[in-house]
Amino acid sequence: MSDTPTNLDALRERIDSLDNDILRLISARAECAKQVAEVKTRSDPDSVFYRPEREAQVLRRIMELNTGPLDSEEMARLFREIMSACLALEQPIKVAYLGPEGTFTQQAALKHFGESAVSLPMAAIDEVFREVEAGAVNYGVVPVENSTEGVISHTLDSFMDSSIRICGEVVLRIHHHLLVSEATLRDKVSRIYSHPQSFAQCRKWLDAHYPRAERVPVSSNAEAARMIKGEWHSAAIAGDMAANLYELEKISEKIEDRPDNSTRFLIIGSQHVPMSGEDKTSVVVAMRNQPGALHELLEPFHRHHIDLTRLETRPSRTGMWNYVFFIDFKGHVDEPRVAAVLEEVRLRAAELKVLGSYPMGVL
Ligand SMILES: O=C(O)C(=O)C[C@]1(C(=O)O)C=C[C@@H](O)C=C1
Repeated sequence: MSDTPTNLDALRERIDSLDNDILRLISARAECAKQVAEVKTRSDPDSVFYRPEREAQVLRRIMELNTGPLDSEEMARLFREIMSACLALEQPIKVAYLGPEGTFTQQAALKHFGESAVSLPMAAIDEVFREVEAGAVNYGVVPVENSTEGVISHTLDSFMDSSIRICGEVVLRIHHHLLVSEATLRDKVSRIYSHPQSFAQCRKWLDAHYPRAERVPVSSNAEAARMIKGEWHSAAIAGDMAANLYELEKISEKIEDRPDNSTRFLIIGSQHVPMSGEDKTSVVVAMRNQPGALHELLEPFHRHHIDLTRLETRPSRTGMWNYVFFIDFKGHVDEPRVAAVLEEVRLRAAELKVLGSYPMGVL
């Protein structure tokens, strides 16, 4: 087909007509969501509107049905936004995240809840926990582990003294860029700002390209991006959101040492999330300090063929030589075999706390 004006006009007419259909269908869907809200409120005035298990099922179904030409993740992202707008019609939700604005955690919050959620930056991980606990926001988003640098212990420790539950997870590919402002003299960069985790994730690249530049650790990548405004000899390592927010230019893109560098974030809240079909559970267990304790703890999981996805040890804050284990595994507490394992573990452990069962990250 040649790109003649007639063909272009005809195709655009077809696009207009398809857009009419899409518009009508999205509106009908939004009407439906409003009715869902009425049903929920009628059945329980304190009902929660956000349903992570249902959202995961909607997105998974779309990805399965999709036959292209858009790829399934792209299609799911579009539906993510439609659902986000539908939920905002039911009840606008507020989400606290580890700020400041422009951090990867904000990007994770947007990826999970879509653009219609109101997201509020907090200065520290404990503040995110506190805001959720106090009911000032509906949910919180905090980083929990990075594929290159490992666990974010502050987040794990925050669960120890909190009644907060995990309602979801989101995994984000982390791409770091070397950013400069309009004031920077590019061949005179002698100082680079970033978060310590980002320095660690780009160590080899920095050693090869800027071995002599001073590396200045700051509290977040977004803060690093803010710092270089007006400093002619400085650059920052940060992601796309910070680059856009502070209108910085990328002089080198994707400088992370490992191409699969990704961070897992948790969605924290107070609700029990029903099964979605593909779920994970997180627990924290304190074992008595005796030989073979770890084996005793893990043996029931092995016997019931439960797939562990993560095991993390943290010193307990109550005794000098006691440790607690954070365990993630596939399955949901409402499944009989998971309930059976947890019952066995409860008998063997000094303490067991279920942090939550939640849908495995879809996007
Ligand atoms: O199914 C529901 O419970 C809805 O509220 C509808 C809907 C959707 O748009 O599909 C919206 C928000 C919920 O988080 C889940 C799904």
